[in-house]
Amino acid sequence: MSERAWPFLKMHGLGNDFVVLDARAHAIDLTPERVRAIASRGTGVGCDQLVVMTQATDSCADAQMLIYNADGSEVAACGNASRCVAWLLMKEIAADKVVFQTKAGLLDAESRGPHQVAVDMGPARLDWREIPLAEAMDTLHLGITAGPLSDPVGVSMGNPHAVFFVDDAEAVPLAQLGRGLEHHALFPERANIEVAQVLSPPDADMGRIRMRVWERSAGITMACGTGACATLVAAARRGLSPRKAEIILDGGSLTIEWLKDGHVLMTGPVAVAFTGVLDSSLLP
Ligand SMILES: N[C@@H](CCC[C@H](N)C(=O)O)C(=O)O
Repeated sequence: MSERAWPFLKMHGLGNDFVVLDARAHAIDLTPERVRAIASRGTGVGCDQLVVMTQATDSCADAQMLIYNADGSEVAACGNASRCVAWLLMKEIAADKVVFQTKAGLLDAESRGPHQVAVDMGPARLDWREIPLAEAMDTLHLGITAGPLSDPVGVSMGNPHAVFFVDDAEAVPLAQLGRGLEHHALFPERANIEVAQVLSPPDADMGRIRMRVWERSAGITMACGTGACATLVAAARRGLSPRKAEIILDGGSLTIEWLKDGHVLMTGPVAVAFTGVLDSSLLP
């Protein structure tokens, strides 16, 4: 017997989709099994990540966002969900700026149009311990190879990323290579894997980069906001791109800028797909 009906919002950022639950007024009892059941595209609502809004524990924040991958694991950062939650909060308090709390830190966000949001995703972290890697290494050149992929750049955006530069992103068999790279022994917390093809000259005013992603615990998704941030940072570090670029994902484009203070600004769209109420078998 259900004790409480849980309304949800189905949202997405460039096709990277989320079930969003608001647990600010009532605590939610989530287990990895329940997350998996809700995220299941066969028997649940279906999503790449489950996002839960809770009361912030930091008085500077309007709310807190908890993020769970479809396999039930909790993660600290999600760029596309950050825009969605920021948009919800801005609408709710009729403001064009909000601050919200994540496990990766406090994030500032502001409206850039009716369904466009910019989020300061915080600093890109570049030390091997912060990715984290299993051993000391220059994060500009990780010594790993898989099929046609080699020599990625390691970046943490609050979650771990390995960015491989390639001549043709479409030609990479990401579905075959993604899982092995995600679980590579160099990544004790596993990693999100990006393949990136730089389309613009390095001296362009603004770069253009085609990027595909294999997300940790979710597989290939239509877009990954933190992956887009990591890709721009990796490309700029390698001298392949200016510090601002359009990152073209399967689901559309994000504008990413690596600011002089080390923070990464992500701007892109937000969409509400539908609303519903969780079946009591999914969240008893
Ligand atoms: N879709 C995300 C990232 C979600 C978390 C990621 N799969 C991880 O495990 O780190 C985004 O838009 O950033």
